[in-house]
Amino acid sequence: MFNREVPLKEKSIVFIGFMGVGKTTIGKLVAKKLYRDFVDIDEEIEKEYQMPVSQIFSSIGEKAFREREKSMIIDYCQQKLQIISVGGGAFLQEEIRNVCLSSCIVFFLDLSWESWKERISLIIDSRPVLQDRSLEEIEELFYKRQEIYSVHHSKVSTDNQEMEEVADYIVDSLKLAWELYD
Ligand SMILES: Nc1ncnc2c1ncn2[C@@H]1O[C@H](COP(=O)(O)OP(=O)(O)OP(=O)(O)O)[C@@H](O)[C@H]1O
Ligand SMILES: O=C(O)C1=C[C@@H](O)[C@@H](O)[C@H](O)C1
Ligand SMILES: [Mg+2]
Repeated sequence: MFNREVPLKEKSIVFIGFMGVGKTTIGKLVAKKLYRDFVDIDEEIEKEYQMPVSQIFSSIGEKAFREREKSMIIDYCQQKLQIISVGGGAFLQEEIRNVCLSSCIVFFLDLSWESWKERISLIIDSRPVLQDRSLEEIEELFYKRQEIYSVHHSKVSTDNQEMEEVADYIVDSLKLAWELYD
């Protein structure tokens, strides 16, 4: 599954996980610590359409958003040295899973439901997938989505961890892997 034609050190890094686990915030920190470019796919699509994701969903629809999400991720995964945070639903698409897993290093940011629940107020208004769902329905979605995140190269548990701590752990584990395998 791992394409070894590109040295590990040059491979782009992809962050996956449920909405609100910290892909954007931690991805930015890791990029800063490694002096690399950072790209957040949701933010790039928002820039392109000049509107927030929730408005993209209501105006052009989720299907069109998913198509753009796929083409953009494929483009970025073909580049080296990128730090890429994808949207929480990106791994629903098999083609995205395949391209990320074959050409990049995929980190799954894991957070328990109990911890996630405490963060809901920070994200509920800006995530269209969470709108009009009861807490029970969101919990069901949370557990259902764990299956798509189960394919990854490395899992990082973020429960009770400060963002800086998580980012430092990721950078240390990457440096170790580069030393061991390149
Ligand atoms: N380790 C952490 N501890 C406390 N708060 C955190 C942590 N990581 C992220 N947060 C906070 O949780 C919120 C959601 O984080 P973020 O936007 O990075 O999630 P995301 O995974 O990118 O979500 P989405 O998939 O919806 O884009 C932010 O307000 C962020 O500051
Ligand atoms: O989990 C999801 O389906 C989504 C997560 C966000 O990052 C955005 O990509 C969008 O709100 C959809
Ligand atoms: Mg994000």
